[in-house]
Amino acid sequence: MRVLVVTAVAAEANAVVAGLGRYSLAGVRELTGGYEVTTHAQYTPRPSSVQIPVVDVLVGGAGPAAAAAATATALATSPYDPPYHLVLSTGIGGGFTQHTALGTVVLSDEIVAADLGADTPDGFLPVAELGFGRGVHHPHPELTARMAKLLLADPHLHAVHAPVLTVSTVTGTAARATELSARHPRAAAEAMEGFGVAEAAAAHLVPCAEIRAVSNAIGPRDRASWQIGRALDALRYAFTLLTPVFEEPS
Ligand SMILES: O=C(O)c1cccc(C(=O)CC[C@H]2O[C@@H](n3cnc4c(=O)[nH]cnc43)[C@H](O)[C@@H]2O)c1
Repeated sequence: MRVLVVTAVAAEANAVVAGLGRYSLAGVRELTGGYEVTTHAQYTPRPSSVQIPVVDVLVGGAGPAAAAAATATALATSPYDPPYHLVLSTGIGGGFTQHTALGTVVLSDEIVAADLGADTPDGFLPVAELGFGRGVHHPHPELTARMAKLLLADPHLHAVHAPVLTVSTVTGTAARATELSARHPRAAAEAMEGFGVAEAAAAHLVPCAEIRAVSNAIGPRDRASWQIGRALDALRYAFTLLTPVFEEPS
């Protein structure tokens, strides 16, 4: 399988690469805009008819627009057809604490553009209800079922399979956290890139999913309580568990 993993920052990409274990750096592809894709491949001897699993990692920047632009560029310039078999948006994220303790890994069952729409006197109207676009991506059911099986069954990881929200503004007040929880009662995490990555993947007909390791609770900002190291370690560990999926024939 060829997989593209998109993170916002280098620390997240480093955690992913550390989790890939016996995959080694096999090349760097420069994109426009200063982005680069690093290719990691697993060269266990295998018959020539069997594809080498490849995981490309892209630091795409923060926010849905940067993530969409970087992902679309990587997809459009891939030397392969199809460009990838799977795109994963990943990194740290804010947790809806009723579902998610710090260090929890959330695998998306929906990727939701939670602030894409219109504010009205009667509340928020999602973009789909306005009639000009989509606000939810549903990750590929079979691929996510395989990933969920590996992540949720592991005794050393706390993982959940739930919606992940994409926001352009980090939720920093109790009122906003309450509003988002009411609109998305099953949501387990929010981050700032997933929907942008999913839009780019959909434009290229490539399945997409999102994986977030919870570093902080959403709501009033308390930077001292963020556990970024713990979240990055959970992310690294999650990628050690996912390698069998990458090694399946595409
Ligand atoms: O300061 C560091 O060491 C550090 C290490 C890894 C990542 C970061 C980031 O700032 C990542 C930014 C990225 O994280 C997502 N994020 C994290 N918490 C939230 C949240 O509560 N609400 C929304 N997004 C969150 C987001 O995707 C950012 O792009 C720093």
